[in-house]
Amino acid sequence: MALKFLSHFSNDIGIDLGTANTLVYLKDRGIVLREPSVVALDSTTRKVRAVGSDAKRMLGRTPGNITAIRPMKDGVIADFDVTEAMLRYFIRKVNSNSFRVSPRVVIAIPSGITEVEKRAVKDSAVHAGARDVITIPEPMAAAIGVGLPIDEPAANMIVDIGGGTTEIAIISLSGIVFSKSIRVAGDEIDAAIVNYMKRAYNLLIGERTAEEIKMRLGSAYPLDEELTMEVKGRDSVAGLPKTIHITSQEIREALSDTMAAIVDAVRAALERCPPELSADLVDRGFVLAGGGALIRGIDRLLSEKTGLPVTIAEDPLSAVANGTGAVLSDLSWVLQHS
Ligand SMILES: Nc1ncnc2c1ncn2[C@@H]1O[C@H](COP(=O)(O)OP(=O)(O)OP(=O)(O)O)[C@@H](O)[C@H]1O
Repeated sequence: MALKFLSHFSNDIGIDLGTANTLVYLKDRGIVLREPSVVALDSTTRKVRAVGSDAKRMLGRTPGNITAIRPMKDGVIADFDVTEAMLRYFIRKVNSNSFRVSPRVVIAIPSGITEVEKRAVKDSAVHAGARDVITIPEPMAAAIGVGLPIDEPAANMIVDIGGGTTEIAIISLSGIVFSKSIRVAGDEIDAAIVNYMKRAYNLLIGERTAEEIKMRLGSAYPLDEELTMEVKGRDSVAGLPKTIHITSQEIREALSDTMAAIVDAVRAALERCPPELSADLVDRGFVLAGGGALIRGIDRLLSEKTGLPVTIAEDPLSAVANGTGAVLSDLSWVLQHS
């Protein structure tokens, strides 16, 4: 009876602690929070001034007394204290009803992080009010979230192109057979756009503008109808505000090195795949998840370079969070791996 009572009021939480975005999944309700992993701090007192979207709006626009930072940049925890403050803020935001029991939390973390960092994430969640904390590698959560039959004795391959890292994993019988993580993903693409603008037009732009260009024009493969866009920034020579027009062709050219790095990593993973599983992939192909899967034509490029069928997840930005939600509902994956 007591157990039934507890499960009825269960407020278990799944968290995709991403370098670009944090998503929170509430058991029985689905994704209830989706915010950028950004924190604005008072530069002198280090007090948190804003978290999430409010803080992201401040990136590159802060006066001297405020710093907006991304505590998880590059797929590792660059700042433990700030990551903890951010996690606490998000957990409290979705778990505001103080009459509820402390939540059990499943957190998806980049597969490249160290044991020490993993411990730090767990501790942060406990400090933030969690009862039990279970961590799960991001690509495993993504594979579960997109509905791959990971428990079958067959190859399930996922390529998750996030903000800080691209994670590639081949999974069979609910275990990771091979995984590879490279620090080339959305942030590197944004940086390539910033560099291109400077080189080609002497135009200085911030990372938010670069991200907007990527979303509106970014492509990995020639488009049926090429696109154009107006971009504003500061002329690096004259020092004054300036407006230019750019095309999707030139942005594709600017992104070619980063795309090549992602293609190389996927090919390297395929070369390490055991032969029986390679044979499975010929028909099953692989699934793209993460925000980077939304770059136009990236599926076509990867399919052409690997000779395999490539599918884009239905909702690539939610794949990892949905995976944590599935783990919350069926803890058998955890039992097998704890
Ligand atoms: N429509 C789009 N086109 C291209 N890129 C996009 C689009 N939407 C989002 N992105 C990019 O996807 C990235 C964020 O993806 P996602 O939320 O999956 O990453 P994350 O999980 O936070 O990062 P990581 O997996 O490295 O921890 C950002 O770089 C963002 O700019």
